[in-house]
Amino acid sequence: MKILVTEKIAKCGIELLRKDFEVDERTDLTPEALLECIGEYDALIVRSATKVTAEVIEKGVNLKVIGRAGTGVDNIDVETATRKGIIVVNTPESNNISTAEHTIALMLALARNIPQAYTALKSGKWIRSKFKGVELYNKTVVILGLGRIGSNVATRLKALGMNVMGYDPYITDERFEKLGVKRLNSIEEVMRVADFITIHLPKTDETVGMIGEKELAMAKPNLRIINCARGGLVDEEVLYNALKSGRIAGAAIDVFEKEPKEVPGGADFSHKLLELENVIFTPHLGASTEEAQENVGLEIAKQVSEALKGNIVNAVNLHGLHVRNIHALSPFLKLAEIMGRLYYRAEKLPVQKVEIIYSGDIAKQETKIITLSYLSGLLEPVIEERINFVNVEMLIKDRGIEVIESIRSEVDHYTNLITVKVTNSKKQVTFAGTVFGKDEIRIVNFGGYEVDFEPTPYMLVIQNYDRPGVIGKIGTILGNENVNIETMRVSQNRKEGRALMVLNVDQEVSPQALKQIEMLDNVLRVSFIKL
Ligand SMILES: NC(=O)C1=CN([C@@H]2O[C@H](COP(=O)(O)OP(=O)(O)OC[C@H]3O[C@@H](n4cnc5c(N)ncnc54)[C@H](O)[C@@H]3O)[C@@H](O)[C@H]2O)C=CC1
Ligand SMILES: O=C(O)C(=O)COP(=O)(O)O
Repeated sequence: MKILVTEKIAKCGIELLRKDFEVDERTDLTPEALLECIGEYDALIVRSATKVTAEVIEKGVNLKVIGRAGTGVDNIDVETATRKGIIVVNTPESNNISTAEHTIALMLALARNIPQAYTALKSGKWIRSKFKGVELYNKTVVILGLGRIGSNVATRLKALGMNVMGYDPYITDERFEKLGVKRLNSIEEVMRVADFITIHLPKTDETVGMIGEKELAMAKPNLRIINCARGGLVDEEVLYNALKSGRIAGAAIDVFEKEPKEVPGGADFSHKLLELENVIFTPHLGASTEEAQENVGLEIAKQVSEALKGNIVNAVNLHGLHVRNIHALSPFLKLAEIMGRLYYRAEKLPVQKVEIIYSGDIAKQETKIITLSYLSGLLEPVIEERINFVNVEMLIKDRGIEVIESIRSEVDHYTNLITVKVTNSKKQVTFAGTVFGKDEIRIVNFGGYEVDFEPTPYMLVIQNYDRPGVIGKIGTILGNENVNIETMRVSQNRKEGRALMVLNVDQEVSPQALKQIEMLDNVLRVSFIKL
């Protein structure tokens, strides 16, 4: 398998990938060149400068994984990747300390005019009066977004004696208390109290332009803003005007709305904000430390490698899947997938609702992934595109299928049992399965009949009136076709006088033979199941 790396990542990461894969490092690719070559690759690794657009993903016909060597995935069209079943992985734990430290560095540099003073001195001018700064001590700083980086910034700013407050509606009061940060409940409140604001939000529809004209109009004149998160979270035009007119005191900016990709000798860059004396800048250096890049490079290599090998990783688009012991679950994943495939092999009507009930030991495990496995199996016979844990929920939703998952701790005969009730426009069809011992998979209910069979690659499921002679005639038809019956189980429904036969056979059964069986007296339905 082939991996394309379009931005510089640590050597240790590249070396790890090369153990199992072919790796092309092509940091010079233009967007057009990327579109031309992406079709050859199974995985793509980027940092923040490569735009992984819907077009790149469409052309990436072999892509299975997109690795973001870093945190923010706003340069990747995650929705399109998800629809295509492409796993998106990132390394959010690996560069947060570096970014928090860069934030502190920028905040101190801004407060003390260090870059401006340095530039003056470098040009031969000894100026002190112009560069009088302010202390951080006792000032109120508001952290927007108390996630990984925001909370690391909080502990560091407390050590500097600042009055630390935070705005993050998605974080619990307990977390605020633990960090010793005072909770603010609205952006208006933030603007009224802050001497400093430091931004650590993801770039989403909700956060873009979070600080705009209305907000800056409420700010104290001594406000200084630090943005080490993403360009555009503070409206750049509004910020420019507020800084130029002296409405606020200063800004330190590591990130811009439009950033170029570095080229040898440096990429050309110009921006209105660069004209102002009360703004300091770095070219997106938050994660650029030796340590962070080692961590990020190695971590992304591990994640991409695992994902390419088909193992579950903590991906951006594997929503809520945090599977601790995937190996213990693997027989259940297989069972669920097979149970999923049974429905459309036995029934024709489209599914409207799926109810999955986990009972016994399995109910104590992380069942969400088992449900996804079931749903992948369910859609597999009716969808041509790739289905996997990444896109199955989206595909199920597109088809309007309702999914209900429930858990029961009590069990009757089995230590663990997965029961699925599938509803279509006419009826509800039940299937159930279990795992004996370590990995012996059994289907124990098929369409309401209590059975006990091991799913094998070729199976014949026949529903008939429970009369003598039927089994013999079926045996003869299969014998004439040279089909060997490996095992046969019969389950009777005495009340209705019907029976269900499951035959594990050694090969495919021809449509003609299936027709002959169907035509036999007392045979109600025949399904050939190929797993
Ligand atoms: N400058 C650089 O080189 C780097 C920048 N970053 C950027 O830093 C930012 C933060 O990264 P992390 O701390 O890892 O993210 P995170 O996901 O751990 O934290 C983000 C926090 O923002 C909060 N949040 C989300 N929407 C919000 C809203 N509308 N209002 C208030 N709070 C909201 C979330 O609840 C969360 O606690 C990201 O934009 C990331 O891309 C990350 C690494 C390096
Ligand atoms: O990890 C992030 O979100 C960053 O912004 C770091 O970007 P970079 O990998 O240095 O281009």
